[in-house]
Amino acid sequence: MPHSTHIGAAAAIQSLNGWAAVDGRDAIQKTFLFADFNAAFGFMTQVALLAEKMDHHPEWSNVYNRVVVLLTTHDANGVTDLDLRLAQFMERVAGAAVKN
Ligand SMILES: C[C@H](O)[C@H](O)[C@H]1CNC2=NC(N)=NC(=O)C2=N1
Repeated sequence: MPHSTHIGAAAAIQSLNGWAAVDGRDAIQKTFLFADFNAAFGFMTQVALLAEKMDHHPEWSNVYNRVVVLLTTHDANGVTDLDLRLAQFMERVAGAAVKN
């Protein structure tokens, strides 16, 4: 298990853009909307490479141009610095591709 520091959903949300709390779980979620499937899957591919390097993986799903992401650290039962780092990377990668 990678070392992580617990932050909590509320604090993480404050330092991010467009992320929301999740009912009944210390987790954060966001829906990314892209121009098309190609852009959505390109985003997922870039994030997947970092996630694997970090050994820290999102819970996510994709339908066409939409990617729904939930971040939490299973080993810590809550939101940690690892989730914050992954969320910040997602923001950077999604960039101007996000429509909403
Ligand atoms: C054994 C391996 O390090 C763990 O299972 C990793 C893999 N990816 C993970 N991803 C997330 N989001 N939380 C974890 O606790 C986690 N643990």
